[in-house]
Amino acid sequence: MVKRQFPNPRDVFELMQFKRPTWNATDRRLAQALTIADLRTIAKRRTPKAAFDYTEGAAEGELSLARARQAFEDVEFHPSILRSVPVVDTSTTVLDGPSALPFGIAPTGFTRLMQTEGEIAGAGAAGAAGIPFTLSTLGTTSIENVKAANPTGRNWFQLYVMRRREISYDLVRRAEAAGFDTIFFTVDTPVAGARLRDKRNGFSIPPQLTPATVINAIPRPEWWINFLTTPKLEFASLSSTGGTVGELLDAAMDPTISFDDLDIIRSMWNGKIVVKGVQTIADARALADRGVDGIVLSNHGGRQLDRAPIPFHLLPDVAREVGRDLTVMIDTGIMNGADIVASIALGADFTLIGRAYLYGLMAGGRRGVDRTIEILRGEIERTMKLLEVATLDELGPQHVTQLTRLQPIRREVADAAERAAATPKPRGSRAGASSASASAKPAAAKAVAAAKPAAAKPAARRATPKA
Ligand SMILES: Cc1cc2nc3c(=O)[nH]c(=O)nc-3n(C[C@H](O)[C@H](O)[C@H](O)COP(=O)(O)O)c2cc1C
Repeated sequence: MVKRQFPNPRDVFELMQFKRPTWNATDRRLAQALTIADLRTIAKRRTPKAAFDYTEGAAEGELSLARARQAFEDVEFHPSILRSVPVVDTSTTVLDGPSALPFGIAPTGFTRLMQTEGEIAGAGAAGAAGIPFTLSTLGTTSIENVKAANPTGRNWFQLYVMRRREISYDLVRRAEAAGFDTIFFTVDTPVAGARLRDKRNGFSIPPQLTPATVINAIPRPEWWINFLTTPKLEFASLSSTGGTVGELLDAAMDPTISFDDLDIIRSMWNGKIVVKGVQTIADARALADRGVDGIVLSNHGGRQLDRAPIPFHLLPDVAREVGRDLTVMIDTGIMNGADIVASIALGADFTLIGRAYLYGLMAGGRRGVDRTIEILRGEIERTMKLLEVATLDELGPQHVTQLTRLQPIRREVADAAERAAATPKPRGSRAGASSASASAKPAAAKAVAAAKPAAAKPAARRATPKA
């Protein structure tokens, strides 16, 4: 029998500690977002479909992006215990400059489409948080205005080398004059990927009003008011004459760009140069041998070649191969601070966020980007504390296993090849081979060939310890 009593008014009063209400609707919305996925939900509600899909979408079947995210989800962490870690230090040095966190904002084109504050919000938030901001060649804010929005922080410039080379060279000169310290030379865009969502939505630049867009606009008045009452939405460095971003890219990009173009840009630029969009170990090696300062393992957020290599899977091998020679960065699929911690543990020096930043921007402009950074910072700090590491340098491959759901199936093939090799061949098989065993031979040979890189894998998981 439970003993009951009259409620004590003082106890009841103590329970009624209501929080002071947040009157600003944007702040209230953002405070409720606990993850980047929550910011995405808000962003989707507030942004017209064509703009949201342009941001969120990837190429073709969007497999590259889905796989990249899956690879981050397939991380198993191995925490240490009893290490006494009351505080963690998330700061790092990247390309000879400071960053308060191990990530920066990736270059994104047409950013004011997502929310009218665009790059000004991104650069301002990055500056306030002490992390670098990267402006795209296809940005909607000029190099000089980004500098004004982030006057004391680090600004990086992403370069597309276009058919009309002089346009690109002029941008390099302006970035240098404005004090940007690094150029990101993007190399995964010889032509545009097939962004099918844009085609299906009839999305064009500048955006056109159709009956469907008008209907879609009704529940999203703020976006439209912003769009119609702020300076015209256009590329800051390029002129466009209608069509999708893909069509514009195809018109502007030059599929014949080569290592020679890289050398020309290097000869014009006194700052650091990073090649963005590296997707093989061989290319990483070639770039290290050429003396570039850094690379970004990236498949452009899945927006170019679909079924491209998963950057997070490439990371340990690339870090081992070139980690001592240049700065290794990674992007594509980062949605959580734990993804960033795992990347650093497996040998990345730095990471970039694309959509995570844009979801924040769409959810609440500048304050939304601040919230993105705050969420990721909290996740990084918490993950480090739970792993019991006090600094990023202490993170290492011992903290992470990449689970194998999305690994190449090479290992099984290799096992089959080893078994086949271990089985004694029947006497006289060469002369009297049946058609079945004859056809098995090339298969076994292929399997052995495939087994070679796989055999190096376990060692490859151990990323290069940073000097
Ligand atoms: C809307 C959008 C526009 C982008 N525009 C560019 C660009 O102009 N230049 C570039 O090098 N990368 C561009 N990217 C790729 C990003 O720099 C980055 O590689 C990618 O977003 C990382 O993947 P994540 O979005 O999953 O973080 C763009 C990405 C998005 C989502």
